[in-house]
Formats: sequence, C-alpha cells, structure tokens
Amino acid sequence: MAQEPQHYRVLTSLDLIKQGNNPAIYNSKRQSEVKADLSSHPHSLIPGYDERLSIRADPKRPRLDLDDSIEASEICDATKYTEYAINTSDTRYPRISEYSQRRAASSTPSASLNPLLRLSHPSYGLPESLVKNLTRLGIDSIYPWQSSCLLGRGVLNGKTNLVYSAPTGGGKSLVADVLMLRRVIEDPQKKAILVLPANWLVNDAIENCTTDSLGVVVMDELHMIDDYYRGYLIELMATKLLTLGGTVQLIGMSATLSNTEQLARWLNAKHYVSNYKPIPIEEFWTFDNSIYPASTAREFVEIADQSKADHAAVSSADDVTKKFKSRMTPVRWISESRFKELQNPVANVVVGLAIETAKAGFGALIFCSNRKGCETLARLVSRAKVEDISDQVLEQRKEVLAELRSLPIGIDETLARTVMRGVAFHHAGITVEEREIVAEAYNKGILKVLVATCSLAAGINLPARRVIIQGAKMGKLTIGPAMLRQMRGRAGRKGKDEIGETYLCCHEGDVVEAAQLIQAELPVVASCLEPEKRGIKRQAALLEVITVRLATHPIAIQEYVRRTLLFHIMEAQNLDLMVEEAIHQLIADGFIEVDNSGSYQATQLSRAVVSSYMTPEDGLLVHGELRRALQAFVMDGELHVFYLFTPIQLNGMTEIDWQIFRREMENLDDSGMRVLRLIGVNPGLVNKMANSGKSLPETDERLIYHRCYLAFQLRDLCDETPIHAVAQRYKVTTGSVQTLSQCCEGFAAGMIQFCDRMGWGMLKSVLEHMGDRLKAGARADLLELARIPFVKSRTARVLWDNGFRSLLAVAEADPKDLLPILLLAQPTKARMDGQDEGKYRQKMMLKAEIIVGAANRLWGIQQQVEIEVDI
Ligand SMILES: Nc1ncnc2c1ncn2[C@@H]1O[C@H](COP(=O)(O)OP(=O)(O)OP(=O)(O)O)[C@@H](O)[C@H]1O
Repeated sequence: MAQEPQHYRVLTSLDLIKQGNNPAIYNSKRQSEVKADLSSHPHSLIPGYDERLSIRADPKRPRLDLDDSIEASEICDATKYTEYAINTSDTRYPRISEYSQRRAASSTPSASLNPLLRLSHPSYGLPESLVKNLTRLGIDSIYPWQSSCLLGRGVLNGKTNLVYSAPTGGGKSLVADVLMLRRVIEDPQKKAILVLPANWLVNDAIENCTTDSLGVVVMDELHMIDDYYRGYLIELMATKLLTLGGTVQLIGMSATLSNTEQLARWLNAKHYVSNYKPIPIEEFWTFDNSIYPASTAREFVEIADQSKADHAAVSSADDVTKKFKSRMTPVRWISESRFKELQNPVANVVVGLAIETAKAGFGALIFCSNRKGCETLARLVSRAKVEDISDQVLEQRKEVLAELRSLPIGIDETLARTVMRGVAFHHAGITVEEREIVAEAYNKGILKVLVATCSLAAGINLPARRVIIQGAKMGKLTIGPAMLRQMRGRAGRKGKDEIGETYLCCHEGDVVEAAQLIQAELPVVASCLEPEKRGIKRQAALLEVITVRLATHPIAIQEYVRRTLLFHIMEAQNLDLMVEEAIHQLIADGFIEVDNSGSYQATQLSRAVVSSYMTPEDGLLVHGELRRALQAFVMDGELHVFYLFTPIQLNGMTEIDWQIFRREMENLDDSGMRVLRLIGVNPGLVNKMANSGKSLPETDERLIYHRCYLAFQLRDLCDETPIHAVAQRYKVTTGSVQTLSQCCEGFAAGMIQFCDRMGWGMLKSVLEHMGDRLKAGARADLLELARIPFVKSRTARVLWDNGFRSLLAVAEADPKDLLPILLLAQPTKARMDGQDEGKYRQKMMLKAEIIVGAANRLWGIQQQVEIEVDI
C-alpha cells in the first residue's frame, strides 16, 4: 500500500527567493501571504506618535463618534414585483426565484443514484483515510462535472494534461487537489506544485536535473497568464515543461477563461468546461434607490444603443435611464433616508443591504473602490444598529479586539470602534496579521460585514450571503468582466452558505458603464510575450533557456519558441524575426556568446541574472550598480546597502513625498550624503521638487530618487523603528511599509545570489549580514533573539534590555516573567474601555508561552547541530 503523504507543497515565488530551495508549506486554499515581522513599537522620536495611546490614531482622520447612530433605510418588499412577474410573461423577471427551485430539487444529483460521485469509488484510487478526511470537511460526494473531469481518459493516471474552467465556487480546487494527491500517493518521491507562479522552481529543477521528481504542476487562475506583471512567468514555466516533454502532468484551471480550448491546445491537454453552480446565486444591479435583476441590464444597453443609432444628439444617460425606468419595474426599493450620511443613493442602498443581511444573521461582503473608502464605509455601516446581538457573540468580538490589540503595532482606530458592531475592513494598507484576524473573525461569523478592496476578490472562501459592489470602479479603473465575476463569485460558497446574492450598486454617472459591464463577455486570454505587451525581448524568455541549457542551438531555440502560447497566437514568420532580434540584443548586452558549433553559451553575467530571478533589463541595471559599488562603497554607514536592497520594480510602492525626502536628506550625516552623491541623487533637485510640489517623470533618474526614498524607510526599520512608526514618519500605511520590507527581503536574497554567481565574495558577505538585519528589523546584537517567532525589532530590544540576551535565556524563562516585558514592548497601554483588559493579558500570555516554546525548540536544534559538528 502506497504511503500516504501528510501534505503537499505550495510555493510562491517570494518564498523561493526568500528561502532558496526551502519551500514554505501552506495549507488548504492557497494562502500566499508570508508571515512578516510581528514586532514593533513606537519610536519616541517619531513626531505625532503618542506612546500612551491605546489606539493607533490617524491624525488626519476625524474622531469617531459611534453614539451618533444612524438607521439603515428599509428595503421595501417585492409584492409589486411578484405580481408583475406572475401577471406578465416577461422572462427577464423569473416567476419563481431560483432559491425555491433549488429547495424543491436537490442541486447535486445524489451519490446513491450514481456511485461514481463517491470519492471512495475505486476508480479514484484514493486511500480510505483521505476520503474520510474530505467527508469530515463536508465533501462526501463530488459533483457530476468534477467526476467527469477526473475520469477523463489519462487524467487520473497523469498521462494527459488538463485545462478546465468552471464558475467561481464551482469546486475547481477539489479536482486539482485530488490530482495532486493521486500523484504523490502513487509515488511519494514525486512533488506536486501549485503555482502562484513558481517559474524559478522549474529553472532550478532543470539546472539540477531533478525535473523527474516533478509529478504534477497545477496552474490555478490560469487566466492570470494575461497579467502584465506576472503572466509571462506562467507561460515561460509551462513552455519549459512542455519542451522537456517528460512525465510532468500540467493542470490549468480558471473561472474566467473564454478560450479554454485554445489554451488546452497550447498545453496539449484535454479540456473541460463546466457551467455548474453548486449554490444558487441571484444577481442584481441597483441605481437610484431601486434594485433590478442583473438580466435587465441588457434592456438598458439596448435602449442606450438605440438612442445612439437614432442619432439623438440630445440623448444623455439621464434620458436612457428615464426610458429604462418607464419600461422596467424594480424588484425592490430602498426608502429614502432622513440621515444626511445616507442621502447618496449608493451609500443608502449599500448600508441598507448590508444591515438587512446582518440582521438576518448572515455575512455581507462589500467591495469598495479604494482603501480610504473601505474605512469610511465600515465606519458608516457600523453606525447603523443591528439589534439582538447575543452575549456570546459580544464576548467573541471582545476576543477579536484583544487579538488585534496584542499585535505589536496596536489596534487600528477604525477597527477599535467597528469590531464590536460586527463590522471591519480589509485592504493592503493594514498588515498581513491584521488582515488575517479580521478575515478569520468574519469567516467564523463573529463579524457580519466586511468592507474590502478587490484584495479579497479571488480564490477566497468566505461566507457571504450577499456580495455588494459599491460602484463599477476599482481604484481609478472600471472593473473588467473577469474581476466582476471573481467578486460576485465570493457570494454563497458551498459549505459556507446555502444561497447567495450579488448587487452591483451604481453611481449616477456609472449606470451606462455598469450595464455594459454586466453584459460584457469575458475577454480572450492572450500571451504577455506579444510585442505590444511585454515582448519576448525584454523578458528572460530566451535568456533562461539558454542559461539552464534547455535550448542552446538556434534550432532547439526555435523548437522551444514553438511551444509558447505566443506561437499559437502570432504569425510564425513574425515570431522568428522577433526571436532573432532578441538573440542579437542578448549578444550585444553581453549575456550570451556564440561558440564554434553555432550554439549560444551563457556568460557569467547571464547566470547571475537568471539565478537571481531578474529580467535581462533589470539585471543590466543591477550589474552596473554593483560594479560601481565595488569601486566605491560607503562602509561607514548603512544607507548604501539599503539602497542596493530596494527593488527596481516599484509598481505599487508608495510614491515620493518630496517634503519628507528633503527632511530626511537634511538629517543625513556625512556618510549618508556621500551615498547620495554616489548613487546620483542631487540635493538641489530634491529641494526644487519639495518647493515646486511637482513630480518627476518616469525615467531611470526618477527610479534612483524613488529607491533612495524607500531606502530611508528600510534604514529606519532596521534601526528598530516599528512598522507603524515608520508609516507615520513617511505618512503611509502600515501595510505598505510591511510590503516594502517583504519585497526588499526577496530582492536582497536575489542580490546576494547575484554577487555569489559573479564571484564578488566580499560584497556578498556585507549584503548577507544586512539581509539578516532586514529580516530581524533590528541591529546586529539582536540577531540571535530575532530568530524567535514574535521577537523582532522593538520586542527583541526590550527583552535584551531586560536581561534576556540569548536564545538560552529566553528558553529557560518562565512565560510569566516574560509577560510584563512583552507588555512593555507593546505600543498600547491596555486602555480601550477597561473591561477587556483580562482578554488582552491572556493573549499576551499566550504569546509569551509560544516565545518560550519556540526558543526551546531553536535551542534544541542548535545544540543538536553543535553535537554533530563536534562528532
Ligand atoms: N463536491 C463537493 N461537495 C461539497 N462541497 C464542495 C465540493 N467541491 C467543492 N466544495 C466546496 O465548495 C467551496 C468552493 O470550492 P472551490 O474553492 O474548490 O471552488 P473554486 O471553483 O476553486 O472557486 P474559485 O474559482 O472561486 O477559486 C469550498 O468550500 C469547497 O470545500
């Protein structure tokens, strides 16, 4: 009997960069967040930070007054609608709700009628214990489409590749899970990779000749191949695996693919499309305090098109709306509010829908276009009362508050006020730990309303009876049809809720766009290597196959290129020309050389670039910068290293505030000013920008200033300034400081690898040391302590100052003795409303126990290693 694996491994690119080949293990549904520094403390020198405050306050935000209650507007019943639906034959208004149909007939054919729907059926070849575990998770039978998909010829035994699409929440992950488990159960030596994406892992496997140990590679969210930033990595990875032609099974899945067949052709795979929705979902759109079925958007678009065709120059969105209203009856109405905060119809309907859901005891997930908006809306919703909250739920909410307070950054002011009302927000501006606590509380039903940006739109399994989308925009852009589908797909997930509803709530100016969006087909997913997108030249597409020696001869390269998705989209002749041009460029840049046999050989530079996961373009930039550093490196300070650690791709990073740049520059000592000169920062220009309020155009010069600005933040973090204090100093969110530090950790690992491959040992050692400090968020003396979970930055310093200066000292401590020290390291002085003090201390005590336990484990491992070395 084959050995049963404990788990399979899921890797993210960041893990690979951070941990070399030591993959992180994640559980269940693709958790890609990486644990970050959990420790921080206010820095007494940070202007505006009050250590005595228990709540992390934003000085720009008005104080909350939650006694200022509002009443959510009533949503009128649908009597009129029901009458209309029954008395007319208008098919856009279903007479019987889909809910009642589903109640009448079970949504999934039962396994008693079709034994193949039981995972215990011998056809699936799964061990009994695994089947039992799945049953315990609520999966006692599978859906017919899942069964057909799995039982397709060659799928279960890994002989054929597979591309499939099914609606969001349709159960795609389970199919992939079964296939991965089958592979590793059959051969415990084989690995399964769930790609998010992990192109570099495949590079490593090719270089180390270990591709034989790969059993199955699952590409979730395959439509991401279209993503400008990461899509090409999925394509490169799959292309390499196809070129290898080995036994690796490729699985691609998505909820938003329209060209499944084309992608399956590329991947030489069977394809499967399912439209099965295990949970009935009703979809609506709202405007002007009225709710319509989403199907009526077609009517709206037709009226708009007709007006255009009639050359009605005077016809405006208003006219179209009027015409639509004269023809369509809303299914529900929201009464106008007497509260000024709810005069805006979108706010009125969003709050009304959310509170109605919460009152019924279910969860509402609201998508909002931006972070500030999320917080404002969370505060507004929390002001609307939901009666009859049980004492048990109130206790649980206090637990959540205590958990948030026990974080090293203290509790966010808005969350401190809204959580007890069962409301919270979720976006990338707060830290990973805060997001986890909030999502978990919502998942357990402790919180009833969660207001989020699209960060929660994909691949998340949360119980949302209603998904409410506030407006048709995310950020500045109109939502695309794929994103709309993903957001709506969070409603009513199997095992979480029995039914679901979605509402797209439109602003007055958005109605036409929203109607078109509802009607829009999913776009065709294309290759990012197309010349008008990223192009083959700028990417590592060719460089890496030559470097890992998968294809070095022009004919082999041509073969490889014919395995790309691009080849299925582009004229072969044009593609060949593009490749030729790219090869010339690689030779000109010194990445490859032609040998006597006409094959291409990678240079040392190329090996350094590929092993540090850079594009050729970025590699050239880094190479130039490091060479200059080798000639003149500022060693009497640390800014130079932090500058080198700041990534080159700054997409999504906080922008420069020139006033703050000038302030930081003016505080630099001699050594710091030398760094500025060396890297090319002109103090005169900083002054000019700070005075003019203008911004620099996107050029390489601007990149230097931007990286330098971010390097100031890194320097402060490593100087034991806590994340939230750095955030205040640079007027950014804690989430963005945390993201910066995580990105830099990854980039720093790449730089160290780069130096290693270039043979620059001394520079490598310096970077390695600073890389450790970056991880610890502390000065060198704390590096040992900072290996302990929850002990970073300020916490490590306070422990040190109180005599706990080594692993052993912490390992031998009584957790009770650590508690007062940990409380001392917290930014909060436990002063919310007094009554949850006990819970807060309990959480901190738990942390003290974890710290002592972890220190013991680490100490034990260290002793073991020392004994082995002695032997
Ligand atoms: N056969 C089944 N029986 C019962 N529950 C199932 C079954 N298959 C999947 N589920 C449950 O349905 C929920 C959604 O499934 P899953 O996450 O696999 O969907 P998905 O298609 O991958 O969704 P998305 O596209 O949104 O990521 C999960 O809670 C999962 O446990």
